[in-house]
Amino acid sequence: MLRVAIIGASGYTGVELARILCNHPEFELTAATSRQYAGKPLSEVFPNLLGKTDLICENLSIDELCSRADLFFAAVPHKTAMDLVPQLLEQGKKVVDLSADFRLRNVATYETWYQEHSSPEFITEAAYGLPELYREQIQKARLVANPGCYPTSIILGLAPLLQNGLIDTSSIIADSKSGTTGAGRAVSLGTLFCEVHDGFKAYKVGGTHRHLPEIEQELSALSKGDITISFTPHLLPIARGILSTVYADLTSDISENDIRKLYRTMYENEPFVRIVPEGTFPATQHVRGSNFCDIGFTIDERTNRIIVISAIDNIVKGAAGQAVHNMNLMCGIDETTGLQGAPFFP
Ligand SMILES: NC(=O)C1=CN([C@@H]2O[C@H](COP(=O)(O)OP(=O)(O)OC[C@H]3O[C@@H](n4cnc5c(N)ncnc54)[C@H](OP(=O)(O)O)[C@@H]3O)[C@@H](O)[C@H]2O)C=CC1
Ligand SMILES: CC(=O)N[C@@H](CCC(=O)OP(=O)(O)O)C(=O)O
Repeated sequence: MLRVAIIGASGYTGVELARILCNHPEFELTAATSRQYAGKPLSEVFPNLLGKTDLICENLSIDELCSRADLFFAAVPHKTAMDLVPQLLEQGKKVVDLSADFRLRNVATYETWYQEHSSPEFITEAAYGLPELYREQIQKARLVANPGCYPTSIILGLAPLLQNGLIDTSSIIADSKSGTTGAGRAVSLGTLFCEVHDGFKAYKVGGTHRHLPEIEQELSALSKGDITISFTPHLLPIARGILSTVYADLTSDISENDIRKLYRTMYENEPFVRIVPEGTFPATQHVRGSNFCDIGFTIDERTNRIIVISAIDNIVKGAAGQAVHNMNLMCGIDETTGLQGAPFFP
């Protein structure tokens, strides 16, 4: 059994990692850290785990933890992970970092959008953890930078169009909506029930969201040219789920059927991408609790624009599920292990 630890187990991605790992036949969860709940059973912090784990939350002590785990999930906020991850790598451990700290290949770009990087020397070796695009790099990596939730939904939705040069890359508009777990479990005014319930709002409007450079980095790599997009995130009064609606001008008169064939070809061997049937469109309630990214699209003949819709569960395919997928790949086991469950509906 491979021994794994979660750093930041008291957050939303941490508890989702614990839930998946409790049912994983190849990994044993041996440690879970939380400063605020140190000394408390994890199943007391999260009663959904009652009877599934005996682990007690503990304070973070890297040296001590390294004697009890071979692999680490860093599920802590960005700007925090960059100080922890190098210490784990230096002790010969493998790491999947769920934060944004090692996702941007250009250090200056990271420092523009986040802050000064304390361990930029590790950025170049990090594999971007989107298995559909970087499977081989992930298999060889000791550090995987797990993608952001919005980027996962947008990049997978656009990849076949960009790889085949079918859209005007200056025309992309991504309009995304996220459930509130996307903001994490720490108490904040903006995610209080009365601030979110029974309403719907945009935030970080006008090209100011920190996921923009990450999305543009990956879209540019796919199209082999610099891409700038418009991206507006919205906050939905639901717990889990992201729905992205992406618009782009078509540059050829290719038929919808032929585009569908390209999507099917690109994703036919991908266990976690589902192209929904013609005439139907993805919904957050159809991927909830699963590692699927559902994708649907249509051509708006009036404007010659393609409209792509993708849906994920932000804490599974957008975070913990994708992290376990990456860990499976890094460890050379069947990549779907522990992640085969169907979405829960309703
Ligand atoms: N929520 C989501 O949908 C997604 C989140 N992510 C990323 O995953 C990471 C975790 O997110 P999420 O679970 O939502 O965040 P939460 O705020 O819910 O949890 C953060 C966790 O980190 C711990 N933590 C915070 N600061 C420190 C610190 N200085 N040292 C050690 N532990 C610390 C907290 O525990 P305690 O305070 O008890 O120590 C808690 O367990 C973030 O980087 C986030 O950006 C990525 C994709 C999607
Ligand atoms: C609803 C909400 O607040 N979402 C978060 C994104 C969460 C996420 O995936 O981002 P990182 O992994 O890059 O932290 C936000 O807009 O900042």
